[in-house]
Amino acid sequence: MRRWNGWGDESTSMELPHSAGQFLQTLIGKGDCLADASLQQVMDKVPASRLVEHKLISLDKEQRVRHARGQSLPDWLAMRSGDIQAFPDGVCFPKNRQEVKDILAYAREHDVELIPYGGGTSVAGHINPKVSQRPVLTVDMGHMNQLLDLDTDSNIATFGAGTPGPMVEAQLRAKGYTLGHFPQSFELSTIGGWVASRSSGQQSLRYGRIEQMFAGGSLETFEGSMDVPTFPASSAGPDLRELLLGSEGRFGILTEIKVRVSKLPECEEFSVFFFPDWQQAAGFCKQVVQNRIPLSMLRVSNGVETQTQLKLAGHENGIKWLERYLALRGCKDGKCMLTLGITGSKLQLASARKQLKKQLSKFSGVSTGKLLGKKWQQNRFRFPYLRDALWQQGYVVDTLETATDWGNVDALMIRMETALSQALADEDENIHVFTHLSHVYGQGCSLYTTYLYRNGRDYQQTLERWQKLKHSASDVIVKNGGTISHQHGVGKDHAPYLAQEKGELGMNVLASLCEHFDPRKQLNPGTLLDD
Ligand SMILES: Cc1cc2nc3c(=O)[nH]c(=O)nc-3n(C[C@H](O)[C@H](O)[C@H](O)COP(=O)(O)OP(=O)(O)OC[C@H]3O[C@@H](n4cnc5c(N)ncnc54)[C@H](O)[C@@H]3O)c2cc1C
Repeated sequence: MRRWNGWGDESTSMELPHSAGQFLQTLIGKGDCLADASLQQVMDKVPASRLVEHKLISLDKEQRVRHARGQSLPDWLAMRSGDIQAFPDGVCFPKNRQEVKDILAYAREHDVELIPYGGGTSVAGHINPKVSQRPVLTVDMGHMNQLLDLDTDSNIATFGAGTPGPMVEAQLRAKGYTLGHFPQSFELSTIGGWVASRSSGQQSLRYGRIEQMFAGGSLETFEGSMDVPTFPASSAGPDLRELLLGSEGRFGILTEIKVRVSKLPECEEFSVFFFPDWQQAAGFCKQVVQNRIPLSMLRVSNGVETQTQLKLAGHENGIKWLERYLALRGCKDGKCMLTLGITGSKLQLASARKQLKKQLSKFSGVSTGKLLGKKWQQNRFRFPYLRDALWQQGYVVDTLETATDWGNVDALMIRMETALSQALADEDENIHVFTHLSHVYGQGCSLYTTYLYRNGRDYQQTLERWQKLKHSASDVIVKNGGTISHQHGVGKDHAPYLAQEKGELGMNVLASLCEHFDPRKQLNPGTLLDD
């Protein structure tokens, strides 16, 4: 069963190794865990629904609690404290396109706000109802979860928009295909959510971001249905796929998604390398991607993230031996860890390895064999479970991400980390901050920064700390050549920063698109645009 107030399935959890707990205590002090509200306590706070009854709508209180918040840090604090400001008045689970149309007609007739909901894994407040005069209905797409068609001539698969990651891959793999989209939220996020929030998966280097995979699909709107056909390419004016990508539920409800899929690769391997410092590791990445060496994933942790990852690995003795070996090979304090994936035929793997070897020696990279890569592969979707383990020790963890050109990567990373490190200086609180670079492009890459801090004395203070941290880093991002989001989308949390990136005319274009599809502002108000 899915956790109602945290990440993932109740049967899965992760422990914080003793050494990692001690490490954090030294850096930011001892944490104190805050008490959690129970599901029953929160259900008792759910007000009576304002919705007119409809056969597709559930008014069940537990469903309304479970759909009230996503997975951002403020969402986490709201669920843990039980202080959830607004609940949807009901939840519906349409099973087909006609039922989605019925819901839109109902919403228009009764002046209801709709929140399209995929897996609810948003980390930017996308699916949270706002306090509103009008009733709010969450439209959970989870029952539209089937592979509807697989065109093996053109390698196009059609899915119901609510299909979650594991069902996308299982249904394709049964036929010898893969989509290759693996965000860390893979376990719960859906194909419609990926399109609506412009997601990027761990192996984007081979398979592309969702925008490269998304070939077309269907959107139901208040103004009618929009079917975007699939073409291998087209010069017929602006591409309407771009309207759906990143639409964040503001224009309508995606019902069917057509994606470009690939035959399952013959082989795939992940390996871990170390470099003496950040300059060498990031330089290696840039070189490899600009030389188009066919890899499926590249991820480089900076010195602090590398040190933290090694602590989090547990196995103190094994890590000690590894560090001794690395020191002998020139990777001492400040060393950086790189995780790399190669996917393809045996021949492609052999060729990639050969090209890599040359670059590795140029940048003083040290191989550690296959074991660490295998471990990464086994745990690739488990790391989010650590948030709970940290919470139990009184620590809060959150992440921020952006993308920028290669010439700006180092400067932006330093500015973001500095802003975060100093954000709670007035409270004398230390922040543990680290970054990795991933999703590499010829032009630049994404920067993914994690920060840990101690709970405040209560939930309110913990939230206020987050607000200071989030604002200071977001401000630095938009003023220093970064995008407000490379992969998490805008939602409500990033909406105040969007104008800086899009400009006045750009914001007006977005507002008029919303107005066109949704003149009465009934679709996910407050998300994407701060209206
Ligand atoms: C632990 C964790 C790890 C993550 N890792 C990644 C990562 O590696 N890469 C990445 O890109 N993101 C990541 N995310 C963010 C999040 O998973 C993505 O934004 C994901 O694409 C959201 O999908 P979802 O189905 O959960 O959508 P939801 O969160 O339910 O919704 C997101 C937005 O899409 C809209 N939407 C959803 N379905 C539809 C539909 N059918 N029609 C119209 N609008 C719709 C919603 O209205 C909302 O605005 C992570 C999140 C968590 C919690």
